[in-house]
Amino acid sequence: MDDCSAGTAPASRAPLRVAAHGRPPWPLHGAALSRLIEQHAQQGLPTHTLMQRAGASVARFALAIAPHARGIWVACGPGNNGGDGLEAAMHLHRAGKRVQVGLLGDPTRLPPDAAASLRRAQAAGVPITDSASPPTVPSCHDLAIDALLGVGGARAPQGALAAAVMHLRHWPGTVLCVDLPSGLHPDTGQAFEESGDVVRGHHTVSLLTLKPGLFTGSGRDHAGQVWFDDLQTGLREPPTAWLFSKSASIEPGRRHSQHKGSFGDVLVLGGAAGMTGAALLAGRAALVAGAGRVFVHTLGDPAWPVDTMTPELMFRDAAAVEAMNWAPLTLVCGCGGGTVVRAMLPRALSHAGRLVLDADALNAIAADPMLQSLLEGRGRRGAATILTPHPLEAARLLGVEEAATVQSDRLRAARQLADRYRSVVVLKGSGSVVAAPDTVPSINFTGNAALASAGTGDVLAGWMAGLWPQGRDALLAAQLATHAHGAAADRWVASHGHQGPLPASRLIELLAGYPP
Ligand SMILES: NC(=O)C1=CN([C@@H]2O[C@H](COP(=O)(O)OP(=O)(O)OC[C@H]3O[C@@H](n4cnc5c(N)ncnc54)[C@H](OP(=O)(O)O)[C@@H]3O)[C@@H](O)[C@H]2O)[C@@H](O)CC1
Ligand SMILES: [K+]
Repeated sequence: MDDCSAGTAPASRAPLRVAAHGRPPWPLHGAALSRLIEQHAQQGLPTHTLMQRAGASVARFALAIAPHARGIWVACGPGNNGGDGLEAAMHLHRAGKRVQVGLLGDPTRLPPDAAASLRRAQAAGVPITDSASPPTVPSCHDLAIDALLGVGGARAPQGALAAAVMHLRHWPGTVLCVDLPSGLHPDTGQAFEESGDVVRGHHTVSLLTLKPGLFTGSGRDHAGQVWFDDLQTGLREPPTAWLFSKSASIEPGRRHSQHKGSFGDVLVLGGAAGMTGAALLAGRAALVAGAGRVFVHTLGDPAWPVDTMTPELMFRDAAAVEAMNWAPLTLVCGCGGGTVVRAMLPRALSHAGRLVLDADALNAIAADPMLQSLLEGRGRRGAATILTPHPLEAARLLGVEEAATVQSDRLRAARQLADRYRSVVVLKGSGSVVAAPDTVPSINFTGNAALASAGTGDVLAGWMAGLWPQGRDALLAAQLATHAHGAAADRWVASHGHQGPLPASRLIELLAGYPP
């Protein structure tokens, strides 16, 4: 009979669940900084302590998520990630589990910490093979631990490592990744090569530091729920990026004595012929975000007179818009503006107080060096701009051919855009990156595939423009808007139980209920 006991966990603090609400932003550290932190931590501790803590933490967590697991396969690689796996295997074996280790590395060439963990596991009697395949006994297929590669992953897994990754991808039970899903680049959240395989975990316990690649690119699809254990080091180093998390203290709230003039005027310029809805979505979102007044100028012919669904929106024709003073306004430019929106851009870039540029406006700027120099000059004059490109628009703005170039390192691309155009940048996609000049970027942690739906970008631009003049700077407005936009989609998925497309107008209704 298999042993079905829950076992006992070695003493250790439980990893923290990484969540998007209720605490200050989480610091994220790329591979180079993680190694530096590891070196500092090692200096203050007896030899092998850190890996012992890492392995104990993983084992304890494994017992918590799979208390009744009978068989556990631990796939260990040739470095210290494998050492963490060996250490965890020893604890799980001692807890009475049927553990099988597959060690895919030359045991004589393991780094010293991993070699020590191998000796400890062997001494405890853990069964260890060099097979890339899990045991054939089905009762051993409850839990798999991926300890193949961590921050030392340097290229796409091949040979035996690639075979083990495939077994983990087809694992019928729960998969727990140690530090990172093997095959995932810790800094970018992408596979090392386009065709490179990456483990898909249900959970990832990130050790010592949280890595940016867990939260952007394809990281979210591979890591599952992320947990963090600092291994009781409490070390602080300036981060590579922040994981934005919304704490209540950063929302100013409304004072009793404020009036609609306190909350700013927004002007939406968009909605070319056949695209009126995009401008309406942006205008409605700006209203729901709390803007004092929202004006809309649709660029189609004839101009839109009224939105009977949202009579609060004030429509202005070309002459009226021409006569307005744009300096105190927050302009949203793009939103279905087609090629006609280009004519609005020289004045918007020169005179708008606050400016959100989306979609067609970004494409027009990418194609026109004169508009680019106006945008750059705007930043140098201290006028605030938020750019909200998706990866292809970002590629065009950076003058590179393909969205894949942007996706290969989203943090770098967002920083480059922010520095070049002296603007706040929201690079949309899984794990939207929010960057500003000379500032550590942040990654947004809310949202899901339900947002891959027509018009949700217009809603984001409008919502951002509505939030911005209410006592927030451009960076905070961009961070809060991106967070709220994703959180609304998360509520939608939670209530529907699937990630079917979220209609943009429904998204506005969900945002109206924000904060949750
Ligand atoms: N030391 C400690 O106390 C602590 C360590 N910790 C843990 O250590 C992990 C980092 O360990 P690590 O630096 O040894 O890197 P790791 O990811 O195990 O792999 C490196 C090895 O893999 C190899 N390799 C790379 N790619 C490959 C490929 N595609 N296919 C085949 N081989 C490939 C690479 O070979 P090379 O590139 O040198 O030829 C090298 O041999 C970290 O993520 C965390 O889990 C933490 O728990 C804190 C305590
Ligand atoms: K791993």
